[in-house]
Amino acid sequence: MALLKQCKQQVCDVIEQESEKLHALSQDIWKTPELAYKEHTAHQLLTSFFSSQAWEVQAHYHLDTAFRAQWSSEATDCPPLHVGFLCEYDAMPEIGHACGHNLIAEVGAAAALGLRGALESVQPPRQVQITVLGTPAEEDGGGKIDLIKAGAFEDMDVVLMAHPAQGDAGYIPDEAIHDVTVKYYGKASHASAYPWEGINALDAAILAYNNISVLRQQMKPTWRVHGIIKNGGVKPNIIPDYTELEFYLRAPSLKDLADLREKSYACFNSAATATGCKVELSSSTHDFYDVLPNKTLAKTYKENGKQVGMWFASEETELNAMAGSTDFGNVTYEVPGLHPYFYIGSNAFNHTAEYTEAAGSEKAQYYTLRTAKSLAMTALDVIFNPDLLESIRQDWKMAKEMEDIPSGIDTARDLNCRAGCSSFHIKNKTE
Ligand SMILES: NCCC[C@H](NC(=O)CCN)C(=O)O
Repeated sequence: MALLKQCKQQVCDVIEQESEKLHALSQDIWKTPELAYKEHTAHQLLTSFFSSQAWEVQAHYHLDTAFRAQWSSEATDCPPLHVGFLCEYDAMPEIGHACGHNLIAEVGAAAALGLRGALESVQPPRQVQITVLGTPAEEDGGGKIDLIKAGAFEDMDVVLMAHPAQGDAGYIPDEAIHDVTVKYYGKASHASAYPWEGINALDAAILAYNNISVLRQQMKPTWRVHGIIKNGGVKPNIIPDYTELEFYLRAPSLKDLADLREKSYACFNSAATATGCKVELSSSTHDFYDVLPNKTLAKTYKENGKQVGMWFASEETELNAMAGSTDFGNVTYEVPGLHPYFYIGSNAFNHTAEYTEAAGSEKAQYYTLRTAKSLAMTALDVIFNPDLLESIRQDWKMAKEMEDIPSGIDTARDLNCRAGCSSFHIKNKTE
């Protein structure tokens, strides 16, 4: 295992050598925040970066702003092992890179460079193919789901990425999500002279919002429903003939999400019945699945993370934390995957202007690069230890089987991880 140790050192050295270029890459992405499927500048920056590093790049890979960069070590008698690293790079409306996806892109790029550098310095035990996928539209749409449908993950053995947060964690149970747009159609009328001639679409919107609030008492603690009114009418003296809401429904499993969806749709539909409005429910984006856990991958990542100075809360704390949702969940149903969270040197919370600032700060660099080191070192463990890969595959099979157990029967996951989840925030020990 001296060779593995040497490779891990090489990962760290290569990432340090490339640190200035990597920092410039994430800075340039951060300075030009772009929304889902429109990340043209980030796409250009990343594809140029990989081309300049002598990777084989497919620039518009199934989607305009997706890409695939590939490198392979020399062939051996064994079948190759295929490792995927993912880069996200979409931003949020108005507040820029408030979820730090510029740093996700940097982690993916740094880990890929580090792993390649390490494998080039030795004769690896088997052929290794590294693929970096540029995956647009995580915040809205689900670019990874488009890429799954195009077969992008079909021959991968493991897929790795990491997401900025408030602390380091090997696995946090990201939830399945369904987004729904609710449109109410009423009838306009003079609000003072002939209100009885109108059908009030705003009343329907308010009832829908309140119906959901009433439902909340009967929701499981892990369920989340939150929404906004996108159109609430045009003038107080016109009975609103049209309103529009957008809601996100989230639950820790696909089964629960189906239950929540049925209950929520009843809330939206009954508001239409009560007011005499017509209602239209639609979903413009793919449902994101929950992120399947992989104990072996998470444990290996945490062991490597500790080597580069990370601190992790207990597994129980991690499992009881709450995060958001990600289209990486769908990836974990296709191939064993790891989606750890990482500290970026700030107490700010994701989706705030303060987090945008933190994601562009010099301070975030140290934490971002150590995350990349830990991901690449995890890939090395998989490459050098065939038993580890077998255990990763077993974990993956088991997690998928558990998902299929009908609701009503408590699965081990329900018993272990889901009760009383309350906090997104895993604190870093240094805070
Ligand atoms: N419509 C999808 C929303 C995804 C969004 N993702 C994040 O915040 C990234 C952290 N997992 C979310 O609201 O969860």
